[in-house]
Amino acid sequence: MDEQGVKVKNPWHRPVVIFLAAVIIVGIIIMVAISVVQNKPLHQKYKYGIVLDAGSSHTSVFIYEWPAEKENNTGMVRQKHTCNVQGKGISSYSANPQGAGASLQLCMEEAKQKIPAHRHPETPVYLGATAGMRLLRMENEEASDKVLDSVAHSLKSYPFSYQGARIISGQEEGAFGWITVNYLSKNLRKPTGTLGALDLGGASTQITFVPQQNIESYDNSIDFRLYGNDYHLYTHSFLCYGQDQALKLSMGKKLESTLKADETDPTELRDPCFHPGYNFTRTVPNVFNTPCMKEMKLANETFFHVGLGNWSQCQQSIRKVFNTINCPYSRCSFNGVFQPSVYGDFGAFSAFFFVMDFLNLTSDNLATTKQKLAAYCSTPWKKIVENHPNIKEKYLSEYCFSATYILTLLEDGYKFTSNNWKDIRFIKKIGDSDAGWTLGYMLNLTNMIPAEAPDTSLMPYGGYVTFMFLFSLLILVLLLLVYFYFRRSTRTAQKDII
Ligand SMILES: Nc1ncnc2c1ncn2[C@@H]1O[C@H](COP(=O)(O)OP(=O)(O)O)[C@@H](O)[C@H]1O
Ligand SMILES: [Ca+2]
Repeated sequence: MDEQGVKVKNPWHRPVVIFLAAVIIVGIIIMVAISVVQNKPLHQKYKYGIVLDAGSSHTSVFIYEWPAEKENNTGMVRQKHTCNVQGKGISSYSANPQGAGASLQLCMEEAKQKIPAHRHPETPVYLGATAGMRLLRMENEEASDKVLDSVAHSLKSYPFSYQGARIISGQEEGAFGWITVNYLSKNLRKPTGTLGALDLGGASTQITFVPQQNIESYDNSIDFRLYGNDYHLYTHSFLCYGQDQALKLSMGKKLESTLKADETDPTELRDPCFHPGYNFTRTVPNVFNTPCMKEMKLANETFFHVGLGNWSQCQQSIRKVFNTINCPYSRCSFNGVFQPSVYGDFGAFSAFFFVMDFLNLTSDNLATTKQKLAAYCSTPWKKIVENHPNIKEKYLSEYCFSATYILTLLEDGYKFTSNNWKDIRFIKKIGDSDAGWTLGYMLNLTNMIPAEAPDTSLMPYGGYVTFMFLFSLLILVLLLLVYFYFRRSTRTAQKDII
């Protein structure tokens, strides 16, 4: 054989091999490019924010954290830690304002431990006071200013970035509660519906939702643009209609009517909202020490608060604190306040949750809820105490009243019915974070919810992983094909040589 006459075919010159090689190279370039875009922030660094919720009954400190590079992405902020300040709310320090600031010390020291020291100077700290301080400001503005000065002075002594201590308005409290629950439920960047917010405190209560009807009163309307979507919210805060103030309103009315019936000062207040066998000596000023009611002068300083345990009579007595006669609009909730029909699902948190959860009433229909509550209210006080030895007696004695108040507020006040009762979800947390106004307040003040939608990752994480896996598989298959093709070509060539 003439060796020179044999030509060994170079497999690299075949068009199919050139094509395969090109596909592999392009594939590798695409994979590298996607990895770079997807994993831009390789090291997760966290930032922190602190909000103090100075409520009428107590103060809580919330610490939030979020990945530094993703602060404008919805759902990235989570609650890292909470601390309950010992003692009562800051409005109870009106006679001793210094005590208000001092009461925050333990929780603020805890915040120093929980947040890495190098982040302290850039960590914002905000204090928002709610209805307890609104009432104190109505009663005695100088005292409320002193209490705020005292907490401000205390907060400035920590290494964080102090951003202010103020009384927030009822509209802010409602709107920020709505932002919190919708941020945590990840409703804000989707076209799906939003969740209404129901917050029950000790001194005020808020209702906030996106209505279907026109909002007839300017005071009840709030507009937001979040992540490129416009929201038109209805909100109202009822001062004096938190559960503690509502109890005072209701007892005040009962004292008044007993006085009218007897014409002598009542020595006994027979109360259907408390358990049979409950008997507690109370002072008259303790009922009327609130700007929510006109003071009633009684000669007797004390009276016996005696329980009857009758749910339907209790509801009758509670209805008297809602004025449903005058309504200057097409429709009202109560006290002449405009309210469109409730619409959509609602998250009911704070005392709505504490009370309904304690009584196991969070998942029944309205009729069953009423039956169960009637049975609970008629249970003798002695038995209630025996069954719950570890619950604070003040809370325990008031659950019958509070739950009856909640049902009356929701049904007679806000006009929920047995049909849409199931749309109310009694919630404490969503994920790791408490439902309440504090998270929404911080998101707003740190500009963490932009009006327009921010840039997103190229694709969601799940999609990214699947894409990378399938692409790698494809490249592997191509490589194998090339390999076998090579082997065959080389063998054929060798055979040709032989
Ligand atoms: N475990 C509990 N059981 C019942 N009620 C509770 C519990 N924990 C807190 N509360 C009540 O929740 C309410 C919280 O209100 P708060 O935020 O202090 O007032 P406001 O929001 O009106 O300023 C208070 O009435 C408090 O007594
Ligand atoms: Ca509150």
